[in-house]
Amino acid sequence: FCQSLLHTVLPPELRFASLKLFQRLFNWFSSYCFYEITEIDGVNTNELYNSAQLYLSSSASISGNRLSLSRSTNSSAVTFSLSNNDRLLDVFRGVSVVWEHVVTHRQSHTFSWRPLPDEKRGFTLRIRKKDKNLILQSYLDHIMEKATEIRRNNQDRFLYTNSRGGSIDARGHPWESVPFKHPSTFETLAMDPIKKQALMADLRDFADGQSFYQKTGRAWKRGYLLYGPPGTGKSSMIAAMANFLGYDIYDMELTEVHHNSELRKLLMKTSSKSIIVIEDIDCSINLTNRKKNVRNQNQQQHNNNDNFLGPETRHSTSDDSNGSSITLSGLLNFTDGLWSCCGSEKIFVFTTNHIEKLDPALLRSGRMDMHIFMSYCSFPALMILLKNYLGFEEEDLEEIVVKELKQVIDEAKMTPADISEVLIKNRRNKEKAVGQLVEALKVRAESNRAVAVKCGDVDVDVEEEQEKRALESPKQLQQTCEEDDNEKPN
Ligand SMILES: Nc1ncnc2c1ncn2[C@@H]1O[C@H](COP(=O)(O)OP(=O)(O)OP(=O)(O)O)[C@@H](O)[C@H]1O
Ligand SMILES: [Mg+2]
Repeated sequence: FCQSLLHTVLPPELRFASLKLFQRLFNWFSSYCFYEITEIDGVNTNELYNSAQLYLSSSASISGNRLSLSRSTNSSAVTFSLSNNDRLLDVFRGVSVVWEHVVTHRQSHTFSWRPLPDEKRGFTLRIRKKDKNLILQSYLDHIMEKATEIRRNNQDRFLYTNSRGGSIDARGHPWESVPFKHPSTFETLAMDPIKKQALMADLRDFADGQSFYQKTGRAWKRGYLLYGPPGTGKSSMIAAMANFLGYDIYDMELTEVHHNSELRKLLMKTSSKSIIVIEDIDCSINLTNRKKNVRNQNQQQHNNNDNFLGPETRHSTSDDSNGSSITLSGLLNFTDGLWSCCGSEKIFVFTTNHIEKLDPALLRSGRMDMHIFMSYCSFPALMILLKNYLGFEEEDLEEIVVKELKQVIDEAKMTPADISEVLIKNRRNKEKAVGQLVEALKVRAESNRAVAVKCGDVDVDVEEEQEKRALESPKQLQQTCEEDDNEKPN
């Protein structure tokens, strides 16, 4: 009403000044304070907006009459939120406050260096002036705390991918996400129980290690390299890690990233408590400048290897220095440079089928904290699979069967994926499943023996390399654990 009155009575020059004056007078006499919490604060997303939204959507604090309900594709939970331009009342320490969700259309001629959403969203928090000093700070702290708690309790974690390359969406996110629902856990993961326990302890120490990392001046992050033949459970292990720690997963597709700067941007937009994964690291980047360097300086050592990541690429090349392509140095900066610690509590996981193809720079100690060899199925791992798929413990099997399994399992070199296949196929008849498995293992062992005899040592090179590392691996695991034990505060 005042606005239209001013419009008719005053000339345009005076209108703006009068409106401002009127607002000041209104604020002066009003007994309320108003706080605007906008969704986007300058160029960054406003963490307080997200937390307020989460807080207001928790069913405990819901008391409004009009709420919007949503359930995103694949999600198991219904989310409540305040409808646009609607209000709700909240009470904190006996003080009433009012929240309003304000949504306005952005004017199209607003200048911005990046695309902005069509709508401008924000919350307005109204508190009585007399209550302001009493609760404002503690109320905001309470909201942030509650939001963190809701996030932690919420079992819906996310799997992020950078399939859009380096481009960002209207809200400034370069990652696309889907709810993460992989059922793999450490219980279902078939691997050597000692290695498994060591890894779980390592993860637990990491997650509880805030003060340790703070005290020692280290960035709160950890790197794992998983290697081994296809189907031995590398991806399943990443899922198990995420489920164990309750972290989100960022699955980094390196072929979609064209510049080192894009890599940095992606890292900047990952949240803490997350696992950043680069699968098949040996073949996910084609480094043209790398080849050149390898040829020039490292030919004798590593010829015939197109995807080799040469150590000399750590030195800047012309491509590297202007950031026109992804380089090994970019990747290493990404994992352990200054940028790797933006946010905290991050785990980096690289996987590969061919560890021998990786650059020594990537394998050097301190870069990837733990190297984990995922091997062909061993007897203890087989027992886990039999328990998962058929519900059988070792004592449920006949003695002769156990003996046969023990005899052939190592020689058969079957992956957990192959064995799962046999068990799934016959899972309706458990005895038959075990019988078929023994048969399959025997056949595979036999054919392996025949191939070894026929080819001599020719095609065992790769396996020899893997086995050599398999022997080294437990040692590495143990070493890392011992180091950690030494480092750990009492
Ligand atoms: N160690 C394991 N424990 C339980 N299941 C396994 C294990 N390894 C493989 N599997 C089964 O085999 C399937 C394939 O395994 P997974 O994708 O984890 O292998 P991978 O090592 O990542 O293979 P690749 O190198 O081809 O990516 C999984 O769906 C899982 O069911
Ligand atoms: Mg995999």
